Amino acid sequence: MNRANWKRIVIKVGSALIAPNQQGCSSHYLLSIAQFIVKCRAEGIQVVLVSSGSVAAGSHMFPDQENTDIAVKKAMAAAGQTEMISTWDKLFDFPSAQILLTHADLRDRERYVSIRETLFSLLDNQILPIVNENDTVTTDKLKVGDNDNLSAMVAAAADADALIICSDIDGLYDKNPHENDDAKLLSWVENIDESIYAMAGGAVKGGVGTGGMRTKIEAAEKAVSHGIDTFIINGFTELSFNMLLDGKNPGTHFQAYEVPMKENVHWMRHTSNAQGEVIVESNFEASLEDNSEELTSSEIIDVKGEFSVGDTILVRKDDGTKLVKAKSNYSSCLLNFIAKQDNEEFASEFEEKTGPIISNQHLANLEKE
Ligand SMILES: Nc1ncnc2c1ncn2[C@@H]1O[C@H](COP(=O)(O)OP(=O)(O)O)[C@@H](O)[C@H]1O
Ligand SMILES: N[C@@H](CCC(=O)OP(=O)(O)O)C(=O)O
Repeated sequence: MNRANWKRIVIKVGSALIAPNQQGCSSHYLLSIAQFIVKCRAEGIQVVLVSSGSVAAGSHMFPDQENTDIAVKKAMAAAGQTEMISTWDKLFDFPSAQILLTHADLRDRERYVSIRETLFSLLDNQILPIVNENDTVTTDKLKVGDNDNLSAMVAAAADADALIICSDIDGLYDKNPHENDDAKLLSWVENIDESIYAMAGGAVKGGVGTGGMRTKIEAAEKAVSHGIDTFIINGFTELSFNMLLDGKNPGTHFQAYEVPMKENVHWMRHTSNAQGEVIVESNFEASLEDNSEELTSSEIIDVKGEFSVGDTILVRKDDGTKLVKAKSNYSSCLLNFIAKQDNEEFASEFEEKTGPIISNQHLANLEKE
């Protein structure tokens, strides 16, 4: 690992570190993480913290522990967030700022740019941003759902050099070590493929974590393609942080792409959600191969879902093959109208005047990664 290049890092802290007794908030394990943050900042490295634990922190305030209704969990998150933030804040002698996000914020390009600007402004003023998902307002459609993926999206938004995921285990093992005594720790992952995902199991049943190793690998995949070196480390032990400070890898290191994706293409591929689909003839695939990436209405077979100008759409073939995610310059309504025109001359004149259906500056080729 090349720690000398770190200018900005994101540290993600899992619930088990905040609530080692499954509920409430303890500074016991947070102390060595806070010291690590202080030492990084003293070296001029900017730090963003993504902290889980609001649900676990708030759960003791709800005596009916049997009721784990989603509304009760949201209330636990709202109540626990204050306690969690104040526990962190007490560990630092510099100011911190709370940022609560949902996927709906991150997948909206304008809000995403605003999040980036806020992060940069806080960091430029030596304030520590502490990010969590805004669990109170999320629904299935709006949420990221786990803070591993959230931390990768934040690391991309912050243009971080490294993402450090602090968990309750030493890193990624070749199988779940809680179920297999012979599981072996992987210290280095160069390529994230299906064989890596196959190693991952879920979170401990009845524990406070969400997602287990699978969401950490998803996070690593998002981060490394943005050029962000990603580490899963054991946050229970101070040794992990001392090793990182010494430039050593204490857990699993996922190697960053040497040539990262362009920022807007990465956002399109890994953060934005397709609001609708456009089903196209196979010949559009050929234009992807020769990099012209021009989509004309005569190639459109069907338009699915409702989307507005500027929304992200998925372009796929009739057989289901996903080709590109792209920003649509047409609403679904207009695209439906133009694609159903029998008069091809009218359609092509219309497109000529109105401009291309998708912008190739805002396009992520799903085949070519
Ligand atoms: N292949 C694996 N290697 C390591 N841990 C694994 C693996 N598969 C499943 N796990 C589980 O993932 C857990 C960590 O994820 P999680 O409980 O979500 O923690 P966190 O709160 O840190 O996000 C581990 O404690 C372990 O039980
Ligand atoms: N937003 C939730 C955290 C969800 C989550 O991903 O938890 P974890 O797997 O412990 O990182 C909370 O604050 O409790």
